[in-house]
Amino acid sequence: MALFNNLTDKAPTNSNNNGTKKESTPLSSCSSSPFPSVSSLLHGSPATGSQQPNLVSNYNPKPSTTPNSLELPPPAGCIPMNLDSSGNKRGMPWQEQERDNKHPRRSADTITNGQYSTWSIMHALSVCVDFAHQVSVSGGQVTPSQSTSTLNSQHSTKPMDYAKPTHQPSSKPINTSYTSIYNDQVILQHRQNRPQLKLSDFHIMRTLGTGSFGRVHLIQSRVNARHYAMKVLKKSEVVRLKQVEHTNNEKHILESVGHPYLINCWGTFQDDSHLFIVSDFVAGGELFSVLRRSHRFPDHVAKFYAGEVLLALEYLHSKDIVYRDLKPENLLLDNQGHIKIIDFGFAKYVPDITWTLCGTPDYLAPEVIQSKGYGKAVDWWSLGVLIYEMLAGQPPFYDDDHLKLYEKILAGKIRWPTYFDPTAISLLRKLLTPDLSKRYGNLKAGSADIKRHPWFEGVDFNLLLAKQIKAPYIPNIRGDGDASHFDKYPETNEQYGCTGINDPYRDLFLSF
Ligand SMILES: Nc1ncnc2c1ncn2[C@@H]1O[C@H](COP(=O)(O)OP(=O)(O)OP(=O)(O)O)[C@@H](O)[C@H]1O
Repeated sequence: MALFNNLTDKAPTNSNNNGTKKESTPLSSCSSSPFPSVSSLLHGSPATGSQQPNLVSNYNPKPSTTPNSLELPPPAGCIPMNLDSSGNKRGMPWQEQERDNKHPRRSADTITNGQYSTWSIMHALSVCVDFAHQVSVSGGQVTPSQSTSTLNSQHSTKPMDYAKPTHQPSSKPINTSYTSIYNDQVILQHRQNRPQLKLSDFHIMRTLGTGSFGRVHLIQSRVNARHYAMKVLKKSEVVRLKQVEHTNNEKHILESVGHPYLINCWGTFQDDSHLFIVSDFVAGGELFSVLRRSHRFPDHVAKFYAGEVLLALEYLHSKDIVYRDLKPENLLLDNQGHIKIIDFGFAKYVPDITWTLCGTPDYLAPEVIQSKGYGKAVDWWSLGVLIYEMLAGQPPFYDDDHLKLYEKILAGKIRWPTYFDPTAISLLRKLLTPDLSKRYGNLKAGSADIKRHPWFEGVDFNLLLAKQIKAPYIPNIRGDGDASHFDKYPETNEQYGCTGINDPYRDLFLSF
């Protein structure tokens, strides 16, 4: 229970002025269940007073007093948001951009048994949603964009070289059979020959991040001196939070995938109290941090990241894996600025449909909220939310109150900023549709519909897959193990490595 006690470091930079974590409640301070009862969702929890229902995490709209919110320089490769495509000033410069505390880092959560179905709560609230109507109201003002930057845009001065029209729009048919353009067998075979890792192989260093279910450390190998990331999950918390199946899923899926834009897992092991997952250390930090600092991305920058995410989702879906937790917090940038998707805690092998209500509220597809059976299409909805958030700086649906947020998602009314490119709006309408028979990615042509949409015109997905397209922002990494792109977190003096004492949960995690 001391996972988050005995703090030895300063408060995390993502804390509010009370020093409390904004995005999630530390596990050690949770009461018996992290999930609200139906009545607390409806009426507010007597124990928490005026707090918002905390199905997953709360937005904290308080202004930042974060001491170092301005410390990091603007990402070298992104266009400062105060400049338009001609270099004219149009707003706050990077350096003056406060961290956006209206949209702090979000945590994911799950309700495994469906008993707190939000849809039933919606019914209890007499919120009736007419889906035929939704589609017709999901409009809004569409004004031709002032900023028409695309991959072929004029944003070609350094460091946006990747935006130069070096690649002609592909006239080749887009390959929908993922296995024919990418073969992961070499990686997977190589992985089978790896030696079993153990805790003593590593020197444990600072915390890189914390989540709902664990903590991630920077570690250094005593064998080859290289740095890695190690996710540590406390077994008793995993059990208490009913994440046993999800945690085993995470391990198995991480071990069964190999893709340029997915985190590479090196192995797992356990002691009496903890589970450990060792993966590559991805040094460039979270896309979330870059996005909040830049407020929003130009069209072509969003397109680059969206394209890489699309390729990763396409790969996962080709293996019948649904990811279920897409958000900028789970997208790290490698040394070259390319995406790595992390956190497979909710990824699941789903050849057909599944039912678990889980994910991150802003990114939940309507069919998840409704407790309908759902499938891979939820990831395409989330891609739509991600693209919107990258372009607008905020998700299409948000509310501090999660019930209201879910109402908004179900109502489907989206505001389209005037600076959105019309082709972006067109694609987003096709992703953010509750109608599964119309949602792009979920139709007969699969992800090819998204790839050949005009918003992606000019993107050669084969070059993108081969990492042949230069990233818009290349993080400044000062050597292996440089963790300066990550916020500081309070450290723990939790003891790792105890074995042979008492482990009531070993049978639950036999594969670790
Ligand atoms: N391989 C990695 N390299 C560098 N940092 C990492 C790595 N994996 C995770 N992190 C950092 O640790 C944080 C938490 O990791 P992760 O999302 O896997 O934990 P979690 O407990 O599942 O979180 P959540 O509550 O969002 O589900 C990440 O947001 C990221 O900042």
